[in-house]
Amino acid sequence: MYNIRDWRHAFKLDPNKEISDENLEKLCESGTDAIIVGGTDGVTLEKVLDLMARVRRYTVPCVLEVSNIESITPGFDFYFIPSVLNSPHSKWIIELHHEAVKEYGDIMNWDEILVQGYCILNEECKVAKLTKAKTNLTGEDVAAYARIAENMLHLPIFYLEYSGSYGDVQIVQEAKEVLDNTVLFYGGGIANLSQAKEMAAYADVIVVGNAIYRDLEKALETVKI
Ligand SMILES: CC(C)=CCC/C(C)=C/CC/C(C)=C/CC/C(C)=C/CC/C(C)=C/CC/C(C)=C/CC/C(C)=C/COP(=O)(O)OP(=O)(O)O
Ligand SMILES: O=P(O)(O)OC[C@@H](O)CO
Ligand SMILES: [Mg+2]
Repeated sequence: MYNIRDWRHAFKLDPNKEISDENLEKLCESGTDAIIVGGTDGVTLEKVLDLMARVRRYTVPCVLEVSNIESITPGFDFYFIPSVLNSPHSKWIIELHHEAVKEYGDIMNWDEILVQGYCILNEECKVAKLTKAKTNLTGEDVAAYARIAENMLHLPIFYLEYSGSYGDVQIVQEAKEVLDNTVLFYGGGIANLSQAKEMAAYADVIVVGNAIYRDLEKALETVKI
């Protein structure tokens, strides 16, 4: 499954959180379409390398969602690059990216790099605070960001991020309705199969993060969407 258009489900592992070998095996062998390695804070090269090496024991595609330049390393199948469309600060939209491409441009394999247009909607989450994202958005606002992602920026991924809280299904539906080519990712607060199914009715790919660390067995059930 090396084409994101074929994906329906991904687990997001936070390098800043502990996971046992036994639990990691369950996740990697669960039937999920990908393991995404990413988090907002405490993401170091050492922790990313450790998690990558452990996930690499399995055949599941392994993606680094880049959150800082210092922790980028070769060895992943894909690199997801967030650009926070609803941040008022160019740093999180384009500037860090410019810095990184200046450093790595000569060795970058663009076929492995997929830019994600992020729209962050939970004002309490760490990434909203970090990027000062404007989270007070209507469905119409979100659909406009989705249209920009697809038709103006031609991004492969539009990511509705409710990290830490379960989102508004109506908003996910409104975003999906305006997208034809860009793949819609939804992440946030999915803790069980029924929530996974509800979001997967509109999102192309659902991402399950925190539930892994709270109730692994319930998190594993979400692959059955
Ligand atoms: C050497 C080598 C192999 C090079 C490969 C080439 C390569 C991949 C080059 C990279 C090029 C590039 C353009 C990099 C971008 C650099 C960069 C730092 C961009 C900024 C990204 C960004 C906007 C970060 C902000 C934070 C963010 C959006 C993180 C995404 C993950 C996320 C939202 C996690 C959720 O947070 P979490 O910690 O789980 O929150 P909770 O604790 O509340 O759950
Ligand atoms: O951790 P949760 O709330 O599941 O969110 C998943 C992912 O969207 C976080 O970036
Ligand atoms: Mg998390």
